[in-house]
Amino acid sequence: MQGIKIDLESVFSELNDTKVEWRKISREGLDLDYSLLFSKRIADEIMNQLEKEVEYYSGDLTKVKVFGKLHNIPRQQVAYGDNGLTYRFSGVTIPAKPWIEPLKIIRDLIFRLTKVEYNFVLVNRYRNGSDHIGEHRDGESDLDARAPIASVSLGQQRQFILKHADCRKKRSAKRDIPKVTVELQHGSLLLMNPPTNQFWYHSLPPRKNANGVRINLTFRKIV
Ligand SMILES: O=C(O)CCC(=O)C(=O)O
Ligand SMILES: [Fe+2]
Repeated sequence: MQGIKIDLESVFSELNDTKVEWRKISREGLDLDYSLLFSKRIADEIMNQLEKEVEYYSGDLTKVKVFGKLHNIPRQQVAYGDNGLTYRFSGVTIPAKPWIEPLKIIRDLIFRLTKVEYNFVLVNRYRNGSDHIGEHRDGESDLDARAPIASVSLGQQRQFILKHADCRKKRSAKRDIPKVTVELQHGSLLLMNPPTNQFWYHSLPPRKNANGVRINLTFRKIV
């Protein structure tokens, strides 16, 4: 079948700002905005196009360093961004590839909603329900602390779990702050606003019964 090209104008016209409905999720030190931004039709088109055009890292860039040892990451990953940008993640430095059209389109659309000029996007691809990302905060030192991280989800719906730094581990919990679970739907946008990343850890745990492919894009502003 001939691939469907995403037409920027048609995406924008379906998304005149007044129609975007946000759900605010707030807790102590946590501030999220969630929206089911794309219709199924548009989300399917974006997903198809990303599946064709995104080229994931191979070799050493598929590994992370944990306590000095390299491990395979349990998902596929690649970064795109402005010329020369790199991003440090779990002991490896990730060079950004030059922007490709579908990622530029989404970047520009999110700019219209947030007025943030994102210069970098990390693409994570979860091949099945076993692929996951462990509890972490996003590397504050390289990131503009005032800009939200904008997370676009496509494909298999998965649970995104946030835990406050004071009660990550049950045994050593200093306080009793319930975790927050967000269902990340196909075509959704989640804004993680400051100071969320300072106080809350997030993860996407394995889900054996959610076995389809999922692509996540986290747009970031690197300084
Ligand atoms: O896949 C997701 O929804 C989250 C990815 C993430 O947390 C990250 O790349 O830092
Ligand atoms: Fe993250």
